[in-house]
Amino acid sequence: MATDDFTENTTKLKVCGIRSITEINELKTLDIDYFGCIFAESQRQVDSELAAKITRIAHRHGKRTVGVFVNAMIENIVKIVEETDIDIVQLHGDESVEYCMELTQKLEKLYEKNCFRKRKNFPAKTKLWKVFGVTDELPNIADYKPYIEYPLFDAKGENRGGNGIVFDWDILKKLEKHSFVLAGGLSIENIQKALDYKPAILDINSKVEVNNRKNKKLVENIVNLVKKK
Ligand SMILES: O=C(O)c1ccccc1NCC(=O)[C@H](O)[C@H](O)COP(=O)(O)O
Repeated sequence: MATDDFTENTTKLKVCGIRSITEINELKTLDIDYFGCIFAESQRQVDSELAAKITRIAHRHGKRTVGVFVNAMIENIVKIVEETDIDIVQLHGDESVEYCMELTQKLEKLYEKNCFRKRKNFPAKTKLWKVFGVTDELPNIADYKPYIEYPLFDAKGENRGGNGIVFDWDILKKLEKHSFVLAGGLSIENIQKALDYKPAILDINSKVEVNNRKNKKLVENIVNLVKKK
């Protein structure tokens, strides 16, 4: 799956784990490119009804949404994509290459069925991001490449995601510029350094929360650094 025309030679920003209409309404006008909705088991989990509402608001403001899944049944993912209109499926579990191939085929069929519902300004095809939990070594991702838009490197921790910890970013030096998503413990303290590794997208989450909700000021500080405002 090729990277689409939305991708430029700059780093974009994703805010993951949006779990309320209040949060999306607070953040929708900031220069954020992607909002993540977590369907996997998590304190940030949302159902498809809420994710559909979040996605409608995000789309109205020219942003995309990313659905986060962990080892979900392929049929469930396809159903949720159809119900919510999310733009990207983030696979945050142990999904195999064969799983990604099957999911790609099923999403292609869904696209053929629904292609009349073109999203304004966005390519209608759903993309896949595959997450690799890492510490100090890059996995071999070659076989995944035909099926994914981006690999997402997140710090391996106690939980599947949202651990708030970083990995050894020097392993990213071997990668092509703007060819991956970087996640894991990103905060105002380390976001400038993260930018030096030239990720396509920086994915922020727990470090911009106060009382278990996204904090507009903390997010805005990061937006200003990433988008050089
Ligand atoms: O954040 C969660 O609660 C979560 C739970 C289960 C699977 C994935 C999850 N998060 C996915 C993300 O993309 C996070 O942004 C990523 O793990 C980084 O989180 P953090 O270390 O808190 O910045």
